[in-house]
Amino acid sequence: MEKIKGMIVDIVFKNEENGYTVASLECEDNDVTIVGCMPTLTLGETIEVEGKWINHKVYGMQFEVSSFMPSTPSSVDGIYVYLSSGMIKGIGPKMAQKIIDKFGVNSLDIIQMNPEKLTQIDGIGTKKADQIGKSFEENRELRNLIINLSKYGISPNYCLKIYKKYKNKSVEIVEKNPYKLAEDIRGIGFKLADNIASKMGISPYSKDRIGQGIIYTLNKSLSEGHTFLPKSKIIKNASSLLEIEEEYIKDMIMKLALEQKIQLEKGPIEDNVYLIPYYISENGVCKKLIELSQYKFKDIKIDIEEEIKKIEEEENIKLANNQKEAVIQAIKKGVLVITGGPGTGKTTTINTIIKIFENLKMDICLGAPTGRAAKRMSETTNKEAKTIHRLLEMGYSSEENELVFMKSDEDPLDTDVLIIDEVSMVDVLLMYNLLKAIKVGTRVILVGDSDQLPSVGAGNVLKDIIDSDVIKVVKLNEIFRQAKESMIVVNAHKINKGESLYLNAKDKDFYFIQKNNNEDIVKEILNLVHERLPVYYGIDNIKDIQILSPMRKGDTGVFNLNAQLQKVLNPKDKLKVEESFQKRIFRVGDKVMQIKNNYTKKWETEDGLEKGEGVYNGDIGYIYHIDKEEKNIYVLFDESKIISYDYNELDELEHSFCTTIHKSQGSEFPVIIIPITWAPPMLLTRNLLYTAVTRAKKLVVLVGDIKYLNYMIKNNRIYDRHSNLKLKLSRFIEEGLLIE
Ligand SMILES: Nc1ncnc2c1ncn2[C@@H]1O[C@H](COP(=O)(O)OP(=O)(O)OP(=O)(O)O)[C@@H](O)[C@H]1O
Repeated sequence: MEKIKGMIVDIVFKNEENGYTVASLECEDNDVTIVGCMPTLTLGETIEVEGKWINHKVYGMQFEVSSFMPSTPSSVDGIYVYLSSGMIKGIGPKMAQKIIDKFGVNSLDIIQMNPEKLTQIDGIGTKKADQIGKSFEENRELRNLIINLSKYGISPNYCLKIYKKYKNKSVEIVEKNPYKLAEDIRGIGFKLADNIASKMGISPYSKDRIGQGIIYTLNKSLSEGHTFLPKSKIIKNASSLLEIEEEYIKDMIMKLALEQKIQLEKGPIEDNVYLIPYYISENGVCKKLIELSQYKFKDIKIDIEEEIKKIEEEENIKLANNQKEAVIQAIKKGVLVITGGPGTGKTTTINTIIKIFENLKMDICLGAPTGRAAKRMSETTNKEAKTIHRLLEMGYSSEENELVFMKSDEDPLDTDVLIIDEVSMVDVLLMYNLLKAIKVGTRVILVGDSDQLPSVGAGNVLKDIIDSDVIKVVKLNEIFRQAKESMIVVNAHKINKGESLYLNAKDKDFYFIQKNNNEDIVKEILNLVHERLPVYYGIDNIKDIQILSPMRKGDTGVFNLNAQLQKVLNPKDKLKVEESFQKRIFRVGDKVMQIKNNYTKKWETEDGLEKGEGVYNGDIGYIYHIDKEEKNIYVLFDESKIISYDYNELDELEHSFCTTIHKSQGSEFPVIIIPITWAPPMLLTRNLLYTAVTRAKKLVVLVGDIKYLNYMIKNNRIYDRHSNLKLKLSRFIEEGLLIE
């Protein structure tokens, strides 16, 4: 092995995935081509490399690097190249020159040790100096991390994600338990984590590996909506994942249960295996619903019928019988579920209930699972509605930085009545946290449409409650005359009943355009969005039209449609700044969506007068400004809130000219366009179509092949979720434990 030292003067090639790099190293007497895995190389840095000379057939003599040790550049030239390379946030070529003019060879020491001194330079304030210092430090840590982890085959891209998650604890966490990566880092699945573990020398039969495989299998089943897995299923799944015999899995399940890492529960045929929080939540939801619903209220001294009549006169409506029934039960019962499809009068019923309780001088609190649903509830009730997270006063625990709710059994919500809308979106964990924070004696009214897609998270809460027959449910099933005018409402109900739809009626709001292949479907959608709909309806083609696709991949999937839609709706323009990131281009004016909840992300209005935090999964915004030097993308949400995303945070954003139907849950848009074509049968379902269609307020256009539309309407296969809430609730009846 030989060692050579020099400064990087050119990077000829770099593979971002595996870090393979070809670079030119300026040594004392001549320039040398070096090749090898050096993912962190930057122009201007001085490095010492160890390796051997090889004679390449085409490129001649090269130095093949087996290890390298970077040292920060020491000459003024080297420092300039390094600082101006764009590696450090806030420093571009001009600023690099200014820093060097001022601090010369000490520039990097100043940035590292005394960044506050940078304020002596024109154009650098305290905030910017601090940011440059931090960025330099992060850069250094990240480079060390990449060097440390590349030996396990972890690509620089993943190192960046790992660093973002664990910061300076990255190496420690990865080396202690590489399987954690599969849980925490997007894009790293169990297989990749397992590969890393094997490079670290962890045996296929090691206790850690088998345990992690089982936990991973359970975690994965949560994302499919299950709150548990039957034991035989988890044994089979984990054994095939780990490629080891089933006995090892069985033994480990027992061990994990004894260590209280998982919970076994006796089922009628076999044990069910839960992750602990889900076991606690499922039982907790059941117990608390029973307690709340069994509470005996003192008689309220009003004539309910009379009160309803008064409100009917004030509002000039006549409630249908089951709307009245809902109002009466809301007063009598501790828990009431009101369910019904679009246009069946849920909102009108909620408003009547609110009025009655207000007349009784009772406190009422309104909530919904997402920001958008809460906003809509505020608009339709004229009363403040909060997200469930805000109702529960969400915060972070100081040590673990984990989400915690301030409101709970020890400090419950202080209200007489709580009404929650869009309950179909509430998963078992959130429902448990919500119910925990409600004191017995509060009236709880849960409103939702059980035919919508179930919650993204685990459980089938609303449907299980309804099907259990334990909690009072009022189903609204009459479509009111006004709502019947809308083919969107009428067809939504037809979809639900599996009937053929009314299509293309003149001057109505529900159209189908037959196209026989994907290419034509895409062309038609682009044409509709770009030309026909804006001209005919006078609408804004980016803001008012939402394309919804059942899938992400394929010609008519979200990825391709977004790329095509960007070309027509927000094309390349000299006046619009843009930035490319691997396969994506972000451009000022693009419609984007936040794709995970980020409770701490700060926002402020343009004038800086209002500030706050939180941006949520499914929120749609528009790129407002891109700052290439600062490496930030600014997105405008809700027409006023501006949020800045560091380039490193862009995995939280996706283009959203087109989104998946799943992501559209709980939102409404004036115009919806849906491509209808072949997809795996599990995606072509009735409730997916129903959810998509009911997102539209003014117009639905379906583009595609009628045979797949009919297939979707008929495909009522609900992919069952393993959830025991219904069974657990029904047991209270079977065992005669309920008082009528
Ligand atoms: N009892 C009633 N008599 C006449 N019209 C009614 C009655 N109840 C509701 N409506 C009307 O029916 C339409 C739908 O009612 P509402 O908005 O309450 O239903 P919804 O179930 O909340 O609908 P969506 O889910 O689509 O928002 C409204 O125009 C409303 O004014």
